[in-house]
Amino acid sequence: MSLAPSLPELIARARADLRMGVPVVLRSRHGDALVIAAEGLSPERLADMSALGDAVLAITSRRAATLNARAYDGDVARIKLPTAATTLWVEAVANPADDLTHPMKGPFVTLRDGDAAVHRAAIALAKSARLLPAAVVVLVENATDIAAAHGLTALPIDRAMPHMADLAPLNDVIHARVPLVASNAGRVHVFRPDDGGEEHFAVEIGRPDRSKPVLARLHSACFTGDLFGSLKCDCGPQLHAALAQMGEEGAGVLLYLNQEGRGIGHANKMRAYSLQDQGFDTVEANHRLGFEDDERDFRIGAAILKEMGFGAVRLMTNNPAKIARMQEQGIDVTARVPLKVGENTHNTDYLATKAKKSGHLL
Ligand SMILES: Nc1nc2c(ncn2[C@@H]2O[C@H](COP(=O)(O)OP(=O)(O)OP(=O)(O)O)[C@@H](O)[C@H]2O)c(=O)[nH]1
Ligand SMILES: [Zn+2]
Repeated sequence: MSLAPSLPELIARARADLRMGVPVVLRSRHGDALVIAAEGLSPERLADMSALGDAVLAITSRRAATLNARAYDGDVARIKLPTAATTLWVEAVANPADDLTHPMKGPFVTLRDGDAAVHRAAIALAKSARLLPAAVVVLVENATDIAAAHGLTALPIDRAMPHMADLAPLNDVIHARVPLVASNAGRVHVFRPDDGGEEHFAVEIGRPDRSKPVLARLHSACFTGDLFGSLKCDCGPQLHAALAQMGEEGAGVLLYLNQEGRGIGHANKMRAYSLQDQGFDTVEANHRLGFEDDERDFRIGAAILKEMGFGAVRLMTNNPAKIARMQEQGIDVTARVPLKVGENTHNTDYLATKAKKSGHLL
């Protein structure tokens, strides 16, 4: 029978449940757990979860470093919930918004024994749901009964996590002609991943010759810069300058990758902006939230280029990491085309930090 959800479909379901604040059951060979995202946790659900066993807050080692909490599990730390912990406590550990005004006192009791596989999976799911990377985890014996009794999604993580690490196949759903300011000969393609993740777009200008390196731009979505004209970054001007240059040359391809905020999502990018108003730079803000500097998966961009028949590109970028990621994925970057536009008084520090910490070329 093919009616039951496949593993990638179960992952998508678990991700959606966590985003809604619904708990999921994660099963592993080391034991099973009930898991709920820290973000949006209700007092009732925290109480019901805590009644089933000792609750732990799983956070990333990046967030743990800010809190001066020990992380014994490499990239993950398991913090024991104090008996009287409320949702406000969980929120304060997971979310750095009030770190400066109400510093968390600790000391935090971090678990060292036992296995952290379900905790790591919980954080990976929270990240892919574009939530704060933190989840409340309670190890349980009777996971199957709990899932059945409450209609919860149960995910076997030993088999599911490799799927999460794999790049989901991308389907070219539809493409249609869209005349653009930059070129009358515009064509927009919609790519939909098999895993229920966000759709990505490709804007093809003219009819680029597939046997030659194509002028290409991998643009990461930035709703503030692309749509609202935010001056905090250079994304909007870069988007329009790239399309304009492709229009002038009569051919090119711009991928519009839905990797908002370097892959951390809309809400988390706004949280990062709020931290930047407290004096942290773009990289420090990501770390305080518990993210790496850059959480984007550039395999998506490479896969779309290949799907469209492009094997070699003249890449419009100032980011050497993007060039390296493309080469690793078998896309030949024959030239880098600098894209230096949109500098203003509000983004000079942002651009300087990217040059200093992320190796962007000036
Ligand atoms: N997390 C986070 N993301 C940001 C911030 N400012 C912009 N972004 C996101 O960063 C992405 C653009 O990344 P950039 O580093 O400017 O550009 P790049 O694409 O790596 O490099 P270029 O090809 O040279 O433009 C978009 O997804 C933006 O939403 C910020 O302060 N924090
Ligand atoms: Zn931007």
